[in-house]
Amino acid sequence: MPHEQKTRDVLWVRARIRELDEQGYGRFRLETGTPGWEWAEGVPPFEGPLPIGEEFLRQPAESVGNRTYRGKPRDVVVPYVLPGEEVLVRVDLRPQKKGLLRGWPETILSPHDGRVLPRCRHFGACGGCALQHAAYELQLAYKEEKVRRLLSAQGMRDVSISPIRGMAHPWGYRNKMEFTFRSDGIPGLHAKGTYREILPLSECHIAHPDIDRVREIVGKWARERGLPGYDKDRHSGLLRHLVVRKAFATGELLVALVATETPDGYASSLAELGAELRRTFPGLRGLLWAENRSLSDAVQVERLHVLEGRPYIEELLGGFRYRLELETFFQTNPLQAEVLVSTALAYVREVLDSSANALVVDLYSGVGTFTLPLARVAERVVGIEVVPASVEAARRNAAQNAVANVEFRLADAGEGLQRLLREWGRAPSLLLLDPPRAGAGARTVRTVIDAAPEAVVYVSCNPATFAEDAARLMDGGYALVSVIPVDMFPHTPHVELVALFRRTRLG
Ligand SMILES: C[S@@+](CC[C@H](N)C(=O)[O-])C[C@H]1O[C@@H](n2cnc3c(N)ncnc32)[C@H](O)[C@@H]1O
Repeated sequence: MPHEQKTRDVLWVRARIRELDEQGYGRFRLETGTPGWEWAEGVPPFEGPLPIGEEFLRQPAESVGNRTYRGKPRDVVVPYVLPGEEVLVRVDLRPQKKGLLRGWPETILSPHDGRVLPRCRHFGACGGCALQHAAYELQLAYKEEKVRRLLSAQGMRDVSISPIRGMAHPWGYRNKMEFTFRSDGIPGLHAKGTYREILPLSECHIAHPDIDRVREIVGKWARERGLPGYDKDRHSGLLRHLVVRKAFATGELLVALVATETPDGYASSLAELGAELRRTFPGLRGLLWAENRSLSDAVQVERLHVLEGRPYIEELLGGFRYRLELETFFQTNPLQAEVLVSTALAYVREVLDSSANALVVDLYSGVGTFTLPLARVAERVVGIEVVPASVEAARRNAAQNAVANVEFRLADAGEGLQRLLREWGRAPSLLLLDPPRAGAGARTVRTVIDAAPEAVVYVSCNPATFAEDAARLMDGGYALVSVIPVDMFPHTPHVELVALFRRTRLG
């Protein structure tokens, strides 16, 4: 957003926030004829780092000149506000996507009772959290309401939605972080709304404290030795990413530097880093160096060097042991992953208790987070997953945990399921699916309906696409019995859920 925004593009209005949308932004309707104010000159930058804390609550509005909004009625999207709050909003009158306007909260005139001071000093500037200004109970209520609203929008108004399962201590919950080095060697996170700017961090409260401490130690080490961070415009510099994984149950820690060269020229510096990390973290199991010369911004490994220890850590989840390498997918909030798995398993038990010889399918099985626990309650389980590395990890996890009655197939969910049904010649007793954010989609849901399992347990990380798939399942003869939202990502607008469907007729 340019600093020299024209005065006529900006209007200050008093607004009452109607609701929080799916991204956690406040919304209000700017009606034609709304009175407002404009700036005399020099409109300040539209989105700087947010002045947080009391300053944010009290900052006086310095505006002059009355002006009325003459445009057509539009929804204005405003970050860091809460429903019901009266807010002095600076509105950018240039329409954005979907005809929405963007607003910035200058002063909160009547704070919500649930407004709290954000814990993190980077809140507002960092792209990681969006809801730290709301008390945790309020965040949970918002997420529960979001699930209710999205289901209602698909015509499901009478669904039984249980209270959301939140965290007792909603901080330090992430077991993996990928920091990006700035060209001055400081590891940080992407600034809000941009992939170009990296915010130098001095704290992160959603990462496990050990991970945050590693960030500090590695940042200091890189700066003291003058090791340059990667500059993506020039495609020069050494250090690209710092990836840290922490196993909560075993305490093990894996640290990886992603860089543009081999580690050969940095042996003594790296030995010092290794020694310091070992001194600080008894759980350190591996220090890795990953070469990545590609132009892509993502963490990629062209060649992996194990500088110290081994290239993986082990974690326990649902009573099973998992091996996590640098790139292995794993649930990022391990405490709530336990809740997610046990919630799904409780549904599965409700259905399978009465059936002998249960055949179960786990669609989108990943590394087997649900497949292995399912094997405890079913005769036979087949996981279907499209990413080869995840299938490989899942097979190894099954072997390591001596789970013999599971099989993992590398296939697209819908195609793999069709093939399985042709082989089995009978309907599975139950099908569990945990698709990515895009949902399963019409074709795969049709295959699920044709497979005619007695029940479907749907684990979703996106209630909007879940609601669409749920409507399809209901059209196909399934009843949505109940939904349990689970908070996997406190302080963000994301919400997951587990739902149980039962077949009432053949679709
Ligand atoms: C939300 S994750 C579920 C992971 C799994 N439940 C676990 O915890 O390990 C979705 C998974 O679906 C996989 N996936 C994405 N598209 C797929 C497709 N078309 N067919 C099969 N698997 C797919 C992804 O690779 C990912 O592992």
